[in-house]
Amino acid sequence: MKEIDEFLTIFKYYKANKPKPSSQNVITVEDERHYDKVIRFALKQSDDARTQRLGLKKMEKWHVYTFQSHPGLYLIRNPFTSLGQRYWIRKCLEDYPRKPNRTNIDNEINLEDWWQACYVDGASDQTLIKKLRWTTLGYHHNWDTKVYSEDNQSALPRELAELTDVVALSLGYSTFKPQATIVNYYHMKSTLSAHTDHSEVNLEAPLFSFSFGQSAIFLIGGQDKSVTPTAILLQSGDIMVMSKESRLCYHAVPKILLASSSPWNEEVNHSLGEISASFKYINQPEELYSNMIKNTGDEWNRFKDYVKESRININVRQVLNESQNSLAGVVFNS
Ligand SMILES: O=C(O)CCC(=O)C(=O)O
Ligand SMILES: [Fe+2]
Repeated sequence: MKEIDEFLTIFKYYKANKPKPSSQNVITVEDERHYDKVIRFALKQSDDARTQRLGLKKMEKWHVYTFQSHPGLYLIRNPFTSLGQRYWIRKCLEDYPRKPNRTNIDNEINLEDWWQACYVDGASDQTLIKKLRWTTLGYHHNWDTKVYSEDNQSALPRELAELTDVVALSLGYSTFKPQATIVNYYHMKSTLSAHTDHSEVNLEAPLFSFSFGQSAIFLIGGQDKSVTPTAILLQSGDIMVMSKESRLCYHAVPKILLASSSPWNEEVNHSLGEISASFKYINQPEELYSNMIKNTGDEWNRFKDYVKESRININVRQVLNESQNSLAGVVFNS
């Protein structure tokens, strides 16, 4: 007997505009109506000297949640400062889509620098701006074969590796190694259909997913599509971590919603944090701070315009097993 695709039923429900779907069953972690579905989680450490330099608040201010229906799934509810959000949004637009990283646009046009090409003589090319749907960094995700390969990779940005390391350690994942990243760019009508992320050799390592800009309804179900998925609201600054039993669950984004607030546009107050912090990946931590504080006034305007009607998701994965240094000789299951 063919199993019923419960996932698709719920996906279509939230994707539809008419009738407008109810938000009653969409879990908003801080909403007390959902207190029976959500559990507060105590972090494994009190702070990390690197937090403020990376645009994060001190860990004592973080709110971390787990989900009754999904062991291994964590949501860190916006631990970023306003300037921190701006820093990461800008990285995703100005730096990460640059060559040698890959983007969906490469199949159509050969662009060294997408963001620069979007603004010629001060005018914006809205068609080109809207064209970018993904960028891959580190080991490049191959969208057709779903197989990573040793000769298909670019460097993983050091600041992104550092950020993920801080988050991983806060949850007790001390051996996590960031090796592949997909940045997804969504506009108000974009969706991402049901899938599992199973291309990595190491499926035990958690997956870290950062959201910025407009909000999303995120669906997470079970290891097959017969399981009715749970709907969770992801807002700007939220970090979702898929680990253990949740790592291989079907998930999707059926809907982008206008954010109820714009934390990236809030009052700017950001302190440098501990000067003595030692970094694992970054060689020049001073640059982090100068790049963080420059995102005000005119410098910030183009990025601010972009996120007014877009959502950016960065997801970071470990590809290799603990004992591996490369993919040489690795046979994939497909
Ligand atoms: O946009 C999201 O929140 C999810 C993205 C995702 O699942 C993926 O890139 O594999
Ligand atoms: Fe995914």
